[in-house]
Amino acid sequence: MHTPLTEPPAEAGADSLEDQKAAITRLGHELRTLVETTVRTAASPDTLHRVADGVRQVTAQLTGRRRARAEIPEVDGFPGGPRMYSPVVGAGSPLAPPVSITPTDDGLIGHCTLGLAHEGPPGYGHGGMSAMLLDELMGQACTAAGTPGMTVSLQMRYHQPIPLETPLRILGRVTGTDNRKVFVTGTITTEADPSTRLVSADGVFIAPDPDRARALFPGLREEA
Ligand SMILES: CCCCCCCC/C=C\CCCCCCCC(=O)SCCNC(=O)CCNC(=O)[C@H](O)C(C)(C)COP(=O)(O)OP(=O)(O)OC[C@H]1O[C@@H](n2cnc3c(N)ncnc32)[C@H](O)[C@@H]1OP(=O)(O)O
Repeated sequence: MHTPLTEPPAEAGADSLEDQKAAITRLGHELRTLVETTVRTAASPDTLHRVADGVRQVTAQLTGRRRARAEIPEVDGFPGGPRMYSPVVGAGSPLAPPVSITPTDDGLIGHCTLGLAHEGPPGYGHGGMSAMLLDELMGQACTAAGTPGMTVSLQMRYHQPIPLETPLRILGRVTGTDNRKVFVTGTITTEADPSTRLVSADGVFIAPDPDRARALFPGLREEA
């Protein structure tokens, strides 16, 4: 896009932030394809060694400044917005399915499909992945309800295994609050059969008090 020289810097910044997010998303997609292909391939040791050399060369191209541990990158919407590098929803994360989330009448709904990279028992999702999916949806449901909090308890119930390569639906809903405590439930079903719970969870989330939040997240922007 052609940007006139007279355009205010803030808008130019917004443009480049969108460019940055688009590039991060594209690389994330390619990396997820690499990860899934890697865990499925039956390639020979020679091929695997050659690919490992190639990946090492690719990694070496990601030079420049590295972010510090607690730094919140400009592309990151923490605490209320999209998290580019979240291992659950991050479009830029090679670890994320990634889950796409939209609001419902009384909570949030997430959609994703797990691949062989997320396998626990052969053909089914890892139980820790289910916990991760629910923790995220339930945590984001707290934020969406206006009471952002951190998980202090997550009670998981595994009713049936989660099939891989099958569109899934994840629900998160706040059921009550008590001072800084937020009570939340969540379920995972398939898209095809949303009335059969495969996994369900009850959680307690706690909003850290403001001093604690500043100490935990020193990179938190003033307006958050
Ligand atoms: C303005 C910015 C705010 C930002 C905060 C929002 C962050 C949202 C993040 C991201 C977006 C959403 C996406 C993320 C989704 C994934 C969420 C995660 O994975 S979070 C990582 C895993 N969780 C931890 O690492 C927590 C570790 N725990 C702690 O750091 C502390 O426990 C903390 C700060 C959460 C609370 O500490 P205290 O000292 O403020 O709270 P005390 O005083 O101990 O407890 C308050 C009340 O809660 C009860 N409580 C404590 N633990 C409980 C438990 N396990 N079950 C039930 N109640 C419990 C206590 O009995 C107390 O109750 P009584 O007020 O006395 O009635």
